[in-house]
Amino acid sequence: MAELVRLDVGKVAHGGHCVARHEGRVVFVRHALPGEVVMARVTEGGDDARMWRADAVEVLEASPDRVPSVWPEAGPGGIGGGELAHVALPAQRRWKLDVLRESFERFARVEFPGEVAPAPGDDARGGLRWRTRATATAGPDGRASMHLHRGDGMRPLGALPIAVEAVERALLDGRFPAGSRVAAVAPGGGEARLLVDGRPWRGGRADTRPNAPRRVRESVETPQGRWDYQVDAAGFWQVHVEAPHVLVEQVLSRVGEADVVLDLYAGAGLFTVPLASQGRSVTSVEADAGASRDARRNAHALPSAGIVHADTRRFLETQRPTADAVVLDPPRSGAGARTLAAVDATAARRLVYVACDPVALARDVALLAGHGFRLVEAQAFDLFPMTHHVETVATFERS
Ligand SMILES: C[S@@+](CC[C@H](N)C(=O)[O-])C[C@H]1O[C@@H](n2cnc3c(N)ncnc32)[C@H](O)[C@@H]1O
Repeated sequence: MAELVRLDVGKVAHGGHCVARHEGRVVFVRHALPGEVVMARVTEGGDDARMWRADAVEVLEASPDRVPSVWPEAGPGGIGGGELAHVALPAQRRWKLDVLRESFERFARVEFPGEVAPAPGDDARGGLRWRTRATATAGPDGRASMHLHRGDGMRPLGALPIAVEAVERALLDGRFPAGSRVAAVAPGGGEARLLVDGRPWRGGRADTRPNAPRRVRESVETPQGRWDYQVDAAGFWQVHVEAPHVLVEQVLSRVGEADVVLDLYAGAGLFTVPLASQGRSVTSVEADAGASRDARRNAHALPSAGIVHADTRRFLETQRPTADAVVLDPPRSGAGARTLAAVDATAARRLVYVACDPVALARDVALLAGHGFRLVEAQAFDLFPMTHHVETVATFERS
């Protein structure tokens, strides 16, 4: 296997890399930009492999979109989670738009109709200090460490500039039992709380008090209103400090006049609570027991909210609910054919799809078209600066 290769870097591809060619094979190269010429270290692939992976380690001809990395630890050979830290912020959004456009063209055969907008405040923060949650593993010396991208090794964290300062400090300053899983959570970007192997941790030791708090308080404020939540510190909550506000505003403005709404993959009720507080009848479906418990608690004062702890597809197939509108926020893999067939059976005329993966979304756009759901609007938000991830909200209507 060639160790170092000279590459003319081509267009971006899904997954945080660009495409290049070397001696007839495709090379997915990270830490590069389209149009650059780089020396790259091959990280995966042998002489017989038709596809290689590589990290750009020297830039021979730089793109005008290149900036000095804001997080060198996430650079070539480093930890994962900051693969676009060498790209100017506006170019990161163009990168994600290119991936969305290509995914839609390839898998849905329709044009992606939107843009990629920044989250409020991200330009002023330089795309940093947005993560309210982060996890690490304690190394042998007790320091919070992160896995190397596609490698076996781990490296002690020296900085975590994409996290809010409280999360970075909690992880960097703490010392934890070797091998333990450390989660830092700063609700609303404020004070940080720690969980070590899922248990509360305070003042440098396990907080063994029977009433040691496990839940954190979050609130969401949009032009349509303000809502309060409590969520398990280890449970799912949108990770960008602005994401809950941005997404709730989008969902509320897109469901239209629908009286009966199904909120599928509902988590702790981020959308259920505002939708039900507007007087709509909302059925909130979530498979994780802890998140479903949180949703029940968050919606307890809302008589028009029904909380269901179930697998989405199984619930739809067995209960056969009907609805005016469906809100769908599936995990990265998307909803898939059988679930979307079951969504079709709800007779909903409108669907609001919140997606964190462009390819999975594009595949589901194609499946939905087969059920008569036409994509009428989509808008993406850069809720994961310095990474290749992007969040998209799409509205479909039954033709
Ligand atoms: C991307 S999160 C969205 C949660 C919520 N809408 C929010 O924004 O806070 C996806 C949620 O789907 C849940 N989930 C994953 N697979 C599921 C399934 N098959 N049925 C129901 N819920 C599922 C996860 O536990 C997670 O809470």
